[in-house]
Amino acid sequence: MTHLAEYDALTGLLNRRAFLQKLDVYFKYAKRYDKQGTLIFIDLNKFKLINDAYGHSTGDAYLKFIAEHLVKTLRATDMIGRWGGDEFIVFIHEINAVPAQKVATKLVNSFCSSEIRIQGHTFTPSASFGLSSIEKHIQDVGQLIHGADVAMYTAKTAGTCGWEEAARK
Ligand SMILES: Nc1nc2c(ncn2[C@@H]2O[C@H](COP(=O)(O)OP(=O)(O)OP(=O)(O)O)[C@@H](O)[C@H]2O)c(=O)[nH]1
Repeated sequence: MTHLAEYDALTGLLNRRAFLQKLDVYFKYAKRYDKQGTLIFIDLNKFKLINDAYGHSTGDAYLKFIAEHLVKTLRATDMIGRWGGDEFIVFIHEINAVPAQKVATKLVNSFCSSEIRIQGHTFTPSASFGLSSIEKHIQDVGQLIHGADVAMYTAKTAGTCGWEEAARK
């Protein structure tokens, strides 16, 4: 029962609700004990075209592949969730904005340079990444998520597979 309540049925990642609960606990801990952490918001680029061209089952398989890729590429200590639809969310403990950029670059490189085959079709995955780190001026989880979301949209307007980070103070 707990498993079903916490995990996304398609990808096996944490669902949005469970991710938010865990993030909220860690955020409070980080604020109290002056710890670091970075949130990464990920939105696939032009995913709708995959569904439209190859069908929902290929779209589902693609989403599963992305989830597995995130799990393989990141560390077991990182928190990975499906935000909904073609959006994913990652939280990395104990890093600030500068090393987080390296993680984002690693994700971008591993996503965008590979050709994958799903159900007989070849794809080059593409996604937009938005980063937001716990800093003094970030007072709650909502602000952290908002920063990552805005940064992700900035990345998306570039129209390529890439990352942007929230404004730092
Ligand atoms: N196969 C499948 N498709 C889904 C699922 N959840 C959402 N979608 C589809 O994901 C698509 C998301 O479309 P958009 O939000 O326009 O995203 P996009 O095509 O990546 O567009 P950009 O983000 O602007 O590049 C929609 O067609 C949804 O129907 C799912 O669980 N499985």
